[in-house]
Amino acid sequence: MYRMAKSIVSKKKEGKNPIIAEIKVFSPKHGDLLRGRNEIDILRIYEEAGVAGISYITDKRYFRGDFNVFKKICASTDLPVLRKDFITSKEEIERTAEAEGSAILLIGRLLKEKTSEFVDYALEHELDTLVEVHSREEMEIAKGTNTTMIGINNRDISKLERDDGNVSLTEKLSKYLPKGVVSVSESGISTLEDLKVALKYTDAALIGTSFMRAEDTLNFVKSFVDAKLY
Ligand SMILES: O=C(O)c1ccccc1NCC(=O)[C@H](O)[C@H](O)COP(=O)(O)O
Repeated sequence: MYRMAKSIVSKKKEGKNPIIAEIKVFSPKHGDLLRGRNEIDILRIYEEAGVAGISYITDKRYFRGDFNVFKKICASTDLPVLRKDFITSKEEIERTAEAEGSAILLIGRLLKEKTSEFVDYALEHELDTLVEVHSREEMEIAKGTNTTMIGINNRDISKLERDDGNVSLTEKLSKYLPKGVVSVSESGISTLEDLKVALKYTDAALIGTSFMRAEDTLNFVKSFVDAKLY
């Protein structure tokens, strides 16, 4: 376990809800999410709200991310930062570690039989690995690796966010999660009711769009971190 997984575990011990908050600049469905703010402004709000970690998408094509912004975020915070992208080369793992990222997304559906090798390579670079699953088959791929974290993506990434995502997928797939791995429910979480379901079945929730679209971001995010769900 490295920094991201440890931060989730310690938030839980503190009695706070472990949230990975995404600095998301663009959504294929909703368009621009920054609305004139910059990424570091959002980072400071997330820090103040007490989140467990930060996520940033570096993919340019669909999500308008920028690797230099990722580097800047990593250099500007003590929180662990997850890099989300469609990683298919080991050089990208090296770049993520060099940028002082703390965790990297690895998609089993994309990497297939190479998933395990990529996980081990990232772990050698002291990165937590978030292996993402959206089906039972993908869960089996993830379980065949040494990953420190498994993410259940409530959306089907191949639909590029044209689907709304349903947290009921977390409930459905969580029964196949292995012991000893930090689990995350990702995407489509926009209400405290969604969060309640997500955290009933996994250790942490990864949230982007609803935080970025909130009118009062600080109080909205805080309400997720501090909510007494049970
Ligand atoms: O999840 C992926 O496979 C992925 C890979 C590369 C770029 C983006 C990807 N997914 C989108 C997201 O990461 C979501 O923005 C994130 O899970 C937050 O979801 P939401 O709260 O619904 O914005």
